[in-house]
Amino acid sequence: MNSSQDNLFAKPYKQVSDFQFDDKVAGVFNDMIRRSVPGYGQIINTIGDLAQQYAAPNTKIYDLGCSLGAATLSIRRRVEGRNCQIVAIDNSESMIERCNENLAAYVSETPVELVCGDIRDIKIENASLVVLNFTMQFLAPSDRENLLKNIYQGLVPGGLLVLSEKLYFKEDKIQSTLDDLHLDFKRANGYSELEISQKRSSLENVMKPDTLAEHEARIRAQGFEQFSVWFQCFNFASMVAIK
Ligand SMILES: Nc1ncnc2c1ncn2[C@@H]1O[C@H](C[S@+](CC[C@H]([NH3+])C(=O)[O-])CC(=O)[O-])[C@@H](O)[C@H]1O
Ligand SMILES: O=C(O)C(=O)Cc1ccccc1
Repeated sequence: MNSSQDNLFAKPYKQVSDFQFDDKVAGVFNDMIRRSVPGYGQIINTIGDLAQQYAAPNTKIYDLGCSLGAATLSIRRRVEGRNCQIVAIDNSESMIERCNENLAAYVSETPVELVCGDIRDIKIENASLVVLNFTMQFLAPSDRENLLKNIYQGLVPGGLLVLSEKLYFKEDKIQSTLDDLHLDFKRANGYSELEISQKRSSLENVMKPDTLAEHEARIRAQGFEQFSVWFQCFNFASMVAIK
């Protein structure tokens, strides 16, 4: 997978523009997400383990907001021989182009339908697994419930949703403590104070994290039978919900 070093926010900008998944970001994304999201590698591997457990024969698996295809690749290796189809969707053309190259680098009998489109517009059907790995946080808060409704109605009984998100905490000391731990994680991964603060401004209007309680309530309200956090490091978590 392409791995140029992320130095997009290294030089000072007079005005930092809103974060976009454009060609520049796509070109460094693998490095950016690994140095920015604690536990990302483990989450990707575990999505493969969950696919092995949940991918049912003759069903579809959706990777919504697939970026460079890391989750799709992890899933595809673990579901061979089940006549599953993976649908991987992203609305960034640059991501989709690179994702296509990444998928083509490995042989597989499991077809991947790669779609350049908006995850709010597609119909989910006959799904045994739906993955939203750090994607829902980029939707307008008002669009999140509809997306979950669409996912719930498209899952087969017993199907699994994996939802990974950056979290916000209502309790101010918890919020600042976990946020500080995340900043230390970024520093330890070589990001400067300038890179950290400029990226933060760039994300401010674009990424709106919910609290864990908001996620759980919204998921349960759709009818999901069971819900749990299976991973958390600082203010990043991954949840599972079973229909
Ligand atoms: N409405 C939308 N429709 C389609 N795609 C969208 C939309 N909004 C944002 N995206 C896409 O969602 C992805 C979010 S990154 C996912 C990482 C990946 N899941 C991974 O496991 O590596 C997470 C992050 O950058 O923190 C980007 O590629 C956007 O183009
Ligand atoms: O970098 C951050 O501060 C984040 O919150 C995570 C992230 C990772 C990659 C793209 C956008 C946000």
